[in-house]
Amino acid sequence: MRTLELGLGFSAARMQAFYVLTKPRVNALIVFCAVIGMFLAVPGGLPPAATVLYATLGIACVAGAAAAMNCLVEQGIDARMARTRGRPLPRGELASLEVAGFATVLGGGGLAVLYLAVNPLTMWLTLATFVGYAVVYTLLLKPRTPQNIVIGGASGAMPPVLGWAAVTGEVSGDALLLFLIIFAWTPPHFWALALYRTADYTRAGLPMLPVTHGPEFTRLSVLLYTLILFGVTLLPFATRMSGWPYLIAATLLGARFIHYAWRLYRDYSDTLARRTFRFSILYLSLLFAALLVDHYLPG
Ligand code: HEM
Ligand SMILES: CC(C)=CCC/C(C)=C/CC/C(C)=C/COP(=O)(O)OP(=O)(O)O
Repeated sequence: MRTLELGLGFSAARMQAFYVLTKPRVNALIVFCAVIGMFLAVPGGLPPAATVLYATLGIACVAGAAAAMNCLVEQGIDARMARTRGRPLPRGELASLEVAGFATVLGGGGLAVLYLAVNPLTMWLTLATFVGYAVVYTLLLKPRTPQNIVIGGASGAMPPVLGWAAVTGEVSGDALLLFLIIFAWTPPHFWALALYRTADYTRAGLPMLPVTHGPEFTRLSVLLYTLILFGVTLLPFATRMSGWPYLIAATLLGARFIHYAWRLYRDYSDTLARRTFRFSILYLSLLFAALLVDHYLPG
């Protein structure tokens, strides 16, 4: 295919490479959870459209910048793993300096939108989330401890809190419940993948749980965190933040996730681990969709 040269070194292929750096599929779900936080923050009504628009744009830009920074810092590691060696930096499609510039402009722009068009609290919380992922998780925890994703998961769990803060200007107990759900979800989400990608992580020298503690302990950990997750997902109903429709959805989805985790524990295969990982994404998407639907159902 002929690339469209636009001058200044921009081409369709390079634009595509910058887009890939922002990990668009992961961030689509992150932004989805933030948007749901915005809607849940308003009892029985709709949040202002301009706030939703600007907050979504700002959070998406900062999340994209965080992903690009992660790709920049980890280009050496990414080159050693089969799953990530096709990324733009290891392939030499982009230079480090360009990526640093891209992340700075994207992240700075996102923060400016949040500060000017949403509110300062949301900007500061989003900045803290960026630092949590790009610095604390990527630089400090990931190369050091198998608890990296448990602690680092705190920044991945922030989006609904950011959405809530954008609309209300504060962080409430309900927003913290949404945080807890993603926080408890992250370990089974990631360790399911790490189980069938252990060779990658060993080669890259990263101390992920299956590398340091073996597959059996990791499978047990997936099962235990999935049970904790199930308990946590009951809290919105217990606190009357959500009603019966949510409870039914959370129970059905939770039962399915526990079933996956149980089978993974008892009768492991890479195929099952891959399916469990894929299900974890569907699970979180549907659970948050259920929170939203429940919020607007009459009664
Ligand atoms: C520290 C926390 C997390 C870790 C370590 C983690 C790890 C991963 C990894 C390694 C992948 C595979 C990516 C790839 O192959 O390109 C992945 C995929 C994914 N993650 Fe996570 N994740 C975390 C948090 C989250 C959060 C908070 C969300 C959303 C709320 C999320 C949503 C997704 C989605 C949607 C995918 C699938 C991407 C695709 O289909 O290409 N993750 N995650
Ligand atoms: C709103 C905002 C600033 C959000 C930032 C937080 C954020 C982007 C969390 C996503 C978590 C994520 C992409 C983990 C991938 O793990 P990894 O980096 O270990 O995966 P990899 O091996 O694929 O690079």
